[in-house]
Amino acid sequence: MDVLRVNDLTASYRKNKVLNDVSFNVEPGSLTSIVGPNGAGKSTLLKVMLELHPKLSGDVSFFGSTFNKMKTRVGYVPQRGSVDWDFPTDALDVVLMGLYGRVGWLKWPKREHRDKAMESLEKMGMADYAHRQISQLSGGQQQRVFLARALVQDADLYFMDEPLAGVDAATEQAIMTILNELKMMGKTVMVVHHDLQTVEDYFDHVLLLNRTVVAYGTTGDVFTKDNVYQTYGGTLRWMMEAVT
Ligand SMILES: Nc1ncnc2c1ncn2[C@@H]1O[C@H](COP(=O)(O)OP(=O)(O)OP(=O)(O)O)[C@@H](O)[C@H]1O
Repeated sequence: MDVLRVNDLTASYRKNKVLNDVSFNVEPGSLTSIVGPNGAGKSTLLKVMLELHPKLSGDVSFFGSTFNKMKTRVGYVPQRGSVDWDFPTDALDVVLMGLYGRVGWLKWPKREHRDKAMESLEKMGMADYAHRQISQLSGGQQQRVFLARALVQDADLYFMDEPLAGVDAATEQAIMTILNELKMMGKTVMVVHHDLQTVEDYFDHVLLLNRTVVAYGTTGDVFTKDNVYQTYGGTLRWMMEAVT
């Protein structure tokens, strides 16, 4: 069963081509890290797949169909920095937003929805902060709330943009526990990730991206020194040689 198939995807910001003939076919039930240097197009790839930014050409199919038809089965955790945290709302409401696909936008959430949202906050160790304004949460706590929202959404395919960036070791472990639980439930998860040191420990698949796909496959097969050098170009080789 196809979960996500990307074919010759090309996208740009004005004349600046950012994604060039990107193709890959995600393994169902995999936990994939999307890895590449700053400006490689990782966030753009997520946005184009989710139709938040237009493509120039190519195809993306979700569960053998279009994004529009399958969007309730797709969850997205955006980059923390891209969100307006001053928006006056509390943690519980942010989690409830994850249910709107099911609840329907104009319907008031029912008790069972609130219970589900609370359960999810509890799982992320955030139940005590349910009624705290999101602007008054630390970065790591905001990230936990985002994960709680992804959990209630009960999607089959998740995209997460740097959920581990800038969080402490405890939050990192809490997030990895959830990602592994999602995987054990048979969900497919793709995570933009910057820490090359943890790729092998945390992820079973890796997509090496630098404007185009350098390699996609199991971490064991694909996360090789040569492929990583090729993805990061001379900079990484120079840095690694400088420190060793
Ligand atoms: N809204 C935008 N308008 C114009 N150019 C953009 C926009 N967003 C991104 N870009 C450019 O597109 C390229 C890819 O950016 P993108 O954010 O997708 O990279 P990334 O791999 O996620 O980078 P990072 O690791 O730094 O988050 C960069 O050169 C960036 O400057």
